[in-house]
Amino acid sequence: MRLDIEAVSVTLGGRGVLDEVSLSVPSGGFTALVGPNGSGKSTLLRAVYRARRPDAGVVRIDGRDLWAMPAARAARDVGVLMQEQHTGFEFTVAESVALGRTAHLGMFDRFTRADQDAVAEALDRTGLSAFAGRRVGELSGGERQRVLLARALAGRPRLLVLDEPTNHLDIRHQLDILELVRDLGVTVLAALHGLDLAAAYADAVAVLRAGRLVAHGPPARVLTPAVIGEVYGVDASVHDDAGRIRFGLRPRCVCPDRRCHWSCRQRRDRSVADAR
Ligand SMILES: Nc1ncnc2c1ncn2[C@@H]1O[C@H](COP(=O)(O)OP(=O)(O)OP(=O)(O)O)[C@@H](O)[C@H]1O
Repeated sequence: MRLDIEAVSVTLGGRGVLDEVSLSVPSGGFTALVGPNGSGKSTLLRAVYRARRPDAGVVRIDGRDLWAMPAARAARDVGVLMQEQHTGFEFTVAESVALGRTAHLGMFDRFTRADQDAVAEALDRTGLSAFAGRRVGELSGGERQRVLLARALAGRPRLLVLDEPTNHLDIRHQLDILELVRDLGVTVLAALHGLDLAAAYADAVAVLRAGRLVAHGPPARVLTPAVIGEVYGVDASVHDDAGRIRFGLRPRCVCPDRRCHWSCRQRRDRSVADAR
């Protein structure tokens, strides 16, 4: 399923948060959305999973205006893992994941064999089959994050929208989740903070800064020292480690007149040099 975001603008609390952002993800593509805190990543994702209608612009899936179609129709096609989403502490894992089938059920429909199969498959893919009968409230933060992903997968979406899917996960599970998502073959738009994860798993990276798209393209072309330095205010170096992109990052000194703040790395480096 192809996603086209066309000149989307959003104003929140009287302030422009997204400014004419245009971005396409081809069918089966995996685009990572990166950018500093507050740059508008979650707001853009909300426009795609129909939580916040854009003030201007259009979001299309396979050419159709997402906000013009019935909500249930959109929910069947678009799976979502949001930040700080409720898992339903009192539910069992299987019950919580089964909520991902809601968009497929009519008001009086019963849960069918096909629904059960979709839930079982989602539990299996996320390594949660053995947890099916446990209460969500008893799980760790990382396990709950996997429940949310399983719920999104249970709907068998054609487009997956993920807001920080690796939150709370240890490094092993971060890799597992992104590998799983990449191998699903569905279209993915995921906000990620880890540039190394974005470079390793996405086939395109979109960089937001203060609500504007400032770079978009293959990771190696977009995640350059110049772009990272400019967008995050850090000194960045980029290394090719046997085909994997690795980043060296350190805060850039932006203190006025070299009167550095106590936490500034350059100040510490200078005092070490002075002491020699
Ligand atoms: N309901 C709201 N009212 C006013 N401002 C809002 C509202 N929601 C978000 N914002 C502001 O919009 C900006 C973008 O927020 P958003 O959550 O999209 O950023 P983000 O890039 O996802 O950030 P983070 O990396 O910290 O999750 C922020 O400055 C935020 O304070």
